[in-house]
Amino acid sequence: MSSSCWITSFHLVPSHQHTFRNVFNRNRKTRHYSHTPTRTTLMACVASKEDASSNGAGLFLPSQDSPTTLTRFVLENIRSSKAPEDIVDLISSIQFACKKIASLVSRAGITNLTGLFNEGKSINIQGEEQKKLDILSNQVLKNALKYSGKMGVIASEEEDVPVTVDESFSGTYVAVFDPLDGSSNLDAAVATGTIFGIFRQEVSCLIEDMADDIEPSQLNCLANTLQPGSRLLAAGYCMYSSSTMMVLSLGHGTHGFTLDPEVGEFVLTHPYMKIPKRGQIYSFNEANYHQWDPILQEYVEKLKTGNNRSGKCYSLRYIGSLVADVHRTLLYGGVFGYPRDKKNPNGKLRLLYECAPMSYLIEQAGGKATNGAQRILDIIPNTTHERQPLILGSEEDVDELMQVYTKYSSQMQV
Ligand SMILES: O=P(O)(O)OC[C@H]1O[C@](O)(COP(=O)(O)O)[C@@H](O)[C@@H]1O
Repeated sequence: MSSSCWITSFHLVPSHQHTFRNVFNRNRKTRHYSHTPTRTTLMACVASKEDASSNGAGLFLPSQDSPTTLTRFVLENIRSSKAPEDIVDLISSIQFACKKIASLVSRAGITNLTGLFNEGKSINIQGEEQKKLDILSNQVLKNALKYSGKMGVIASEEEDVPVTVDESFSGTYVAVFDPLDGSSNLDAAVATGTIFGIFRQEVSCLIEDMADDIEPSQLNCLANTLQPGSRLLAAGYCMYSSSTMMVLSLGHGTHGFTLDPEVGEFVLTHPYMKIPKRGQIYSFNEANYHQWDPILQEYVEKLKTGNNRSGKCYSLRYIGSLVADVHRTLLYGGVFGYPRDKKNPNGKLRLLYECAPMSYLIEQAGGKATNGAQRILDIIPNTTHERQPLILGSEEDVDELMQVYTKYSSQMQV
């Protein structure tokens, strides 16, 4: 094969012929192939390059050989002092737990891990029947965080009250999490996820003026978990779906990592995710339509009819798993919401470990998140399992809804 089949730069992964085609087209000026290159052509190319380079070391495939793993990403952030040193241990323990939960979820049907825990007799503080995997994923995350040696307090959807990590392992960070969000969809193999947030422990161990019936340590835990989302050091979710994805922010943008099952590592695939300024998808549980404020009904009607600022008719997408609905909104734009309604006057989603971490990620990606009156990240929780209405998504979509709400509330005051 003559030297003319040189190509300046490319990713050469046999199954990614289309990648070759893109690179090939881009470099058309360097070569004038007229048909889709076959694997043989590619390997012939490689062979000739190797001979030419006569170093015998073979072609260096940059993207394959030095992928940016999640750990490397976190270490680089620490090196460039964009994150505190301890964050690497915290994120390492969380990524280990998520890999474990991903495997438990993907094999749930085979390992009899579908269905309710304790025949449905186990109810969490929110009155929800706990699934077997709610309990298991909660334990997996708690253990992983405990052994990071950095954790002081843990608050979970599946724990009635925040818990301290025992002395020998305790540190100065607070983790809040929903170990398996959307678990009501699990048995139908619909996407689920883990949501987490990391705060620094703010108050010292004992509080002087203790309330009579609360243990000092409990009061301390409580105080440390009731922090506004604006104080998050890191937040993220791991989605268990057709691929397992971790989306994370350490306060410098939102980044997506895909779990490569071949090497068992989260690899950076979506650096600096930016939510589109405006989308064309709305995502609400419309079964609650008749329970909504008339203002929201009017807004959604306008999205459907195209009688909105974009003049476009929106599509409806609703999976009923917060992680999956937010992930799609982050990538495609538009607006997702679980608003207040007559049934749920404070909405359904929990501020501390659902609304706040998701709002942090959306804002870091250029979007907005509100409860209809206030920026979610400014709200100071009163209780660990407090619920808040949540509307998040593309800046222009959330702005348009906020203007409708403001107009409405000013009319109500007249
Ligand atoms: O079925 P509904 O009322 O639309 O609620 C769906 C919402 O409830 C949730 O399933 C609640 O989460 P949990 O499964 O963690 O309790 C969210 O994932 C989802 O956004």
